[in-house]
Amino acid sequence: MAKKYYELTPDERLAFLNLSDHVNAELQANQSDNNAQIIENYISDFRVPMGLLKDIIIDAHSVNVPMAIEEPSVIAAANNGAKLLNSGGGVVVKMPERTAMIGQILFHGVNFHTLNQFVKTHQEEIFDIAKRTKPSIYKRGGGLVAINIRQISDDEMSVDFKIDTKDAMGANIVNTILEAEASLFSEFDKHILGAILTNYAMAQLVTVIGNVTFEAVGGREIAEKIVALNRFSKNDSYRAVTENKGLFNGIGAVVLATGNDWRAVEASGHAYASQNGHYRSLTHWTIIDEQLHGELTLPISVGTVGGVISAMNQAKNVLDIIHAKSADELRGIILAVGLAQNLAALKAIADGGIQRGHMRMQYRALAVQVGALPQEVPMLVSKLNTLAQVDEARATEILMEMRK
Ligand SMILES: CC(C)(COP(=O)([O-])OP(=O)([O-])OC[C@H]1O[C@@H](n2cnc3c(N)ncnc32)[C@H](O)[C@@H]1OP(=O)([O-])[O-])[C@@H](O)C(=O)NCCC(=O)NCCSC(=O)C[C@@](C)(O)CC(=O)[O-]
Ligand SMILES: NC(=O)C1=CN([C@@H]2O[C@H](COP(=O)(O)OP(=O)(O)OC[C@H]3O[C@@H](n4cnc5c(N)ncnc54)[C@H](O)[C@@H]3O)[C@@H](O)[C@H]2O)C=CC1
Repeated sequence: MAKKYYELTPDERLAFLNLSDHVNAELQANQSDNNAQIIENYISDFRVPMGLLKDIIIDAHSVNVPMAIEEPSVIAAANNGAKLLNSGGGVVVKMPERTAMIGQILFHGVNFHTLNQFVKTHQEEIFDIAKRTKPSIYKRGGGLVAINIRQISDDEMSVDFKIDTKDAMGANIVNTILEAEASLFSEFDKHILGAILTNYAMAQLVTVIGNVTFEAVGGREIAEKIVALNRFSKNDSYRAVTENKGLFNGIGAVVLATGNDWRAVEASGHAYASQNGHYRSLTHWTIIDEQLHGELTLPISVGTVGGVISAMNQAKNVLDIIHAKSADELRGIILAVGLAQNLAALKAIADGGIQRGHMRMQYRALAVQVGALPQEVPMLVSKLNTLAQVDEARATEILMEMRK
């Protein structure tokens, strides 16, 4: 019997696609035996460039942070923002004493008081089941911390389990515990819709704070414009989405480089941005004591172990560079990069426009796109920098002139 597609080797899967020899060879050159084990129907690795945010001061320590991202100018901007924040003493991190993931057992067609009573009278069993299901997390000082019932509508309830997953992101840990807990609620069987973690990481709300002198951003006028731009994003969702996209340029790049689940981080962040029923920017910039003062609070669940982190050397190498000793430390670092990223973008917009800095960096990618060889890129970029209008056709034209 013919093998199913997922039973084939990566090379056999590629053969199905009838690719040109050149494309086939490139995909094969980017294969990794390790990564072939991690996802399904694996054909090749998709490489994303990784660069470094060199030195951001976080809680009085200088940290180097690798960032994996395809977009030019993001890493330059992160370095720029970090330099500005460092000039004010760096970023300070604040977080709850004990961070935790939340898991839900979802009920419908049930009375709040009946369910509440059940949970109250079964506390001991509930904690016992968690302990028996995941002893490894208890060994590390984690485990079930609290249970809470939320009434969602007249007949919809969520029993929320707050679980400390220590240095793991914890999705699997939480789901395993929840599914075991669900069996205790067997008398409500026909009312249970499912048992699953929530990615809304409200028990992992982390805040970062930084101050920047007026001088560092180019004067009081620019600082005031940064504050006004940020206030605009509190009132206008169109602008808020763009500002948050810029924030996630930094956050997403570190989350990806550390092998963490960026969909979880983004979903949680965007939900928090609309917690008052109106989507707004996540950072908050004000002027305090004659300085620009920035704050960012975000519910963020990431890990330094577990998931695929421990199975992917790329991620382990990045965590080695960052030197994060715990998932909590990593949370602070990721948010600090976000704050720096946001500051650089707002400063660029307030001070002459985003295109000046962004396009200078984008020209390198444009040069590659029009076929420039690595040794031709610097000259082509410097020629493009002198032009008022640049597009693909103009870049190609100049490259051809250079080659004459
Ligand atoms: C692009 C810059 C940094 C130029 O910045 P600049 O001030 O024109 O140039 P500079 O040469 O004076 O550089 C200032 C600092 O930037 C860093 N820097 C400068 N060049 C490099 C480089 N090659 N590699 C690494 N780091 C670099 C570096 O820290 C440097 O300090 P130095 O070390 O020289 O003392 C600035 O204009 C900037 O920060 N722009 C923001 C760019 C940005 O946010 N890009 C993301 C794409 S746009 C977007 O997606 C989101 C957005 C913007 O729409 C969000 C929003 O609307 O809020
Ligand atoms: N909705 C979502 O976000 C979902 C995400 N996932 C995926 O789940 C994965 C993450 O699940 P996890 O439970 O984190 O991974 P996991 O299943 O690998 O669990 C973590 C493991 O690490 C061990 N460990 C070693 N040292 C530890 C320490 N210091 N602290 C804590 N644990 C330690 C634990 O005992 C545990 O066995 C990610 O790949 C994520 O993408 C899975 C389901 C749903």
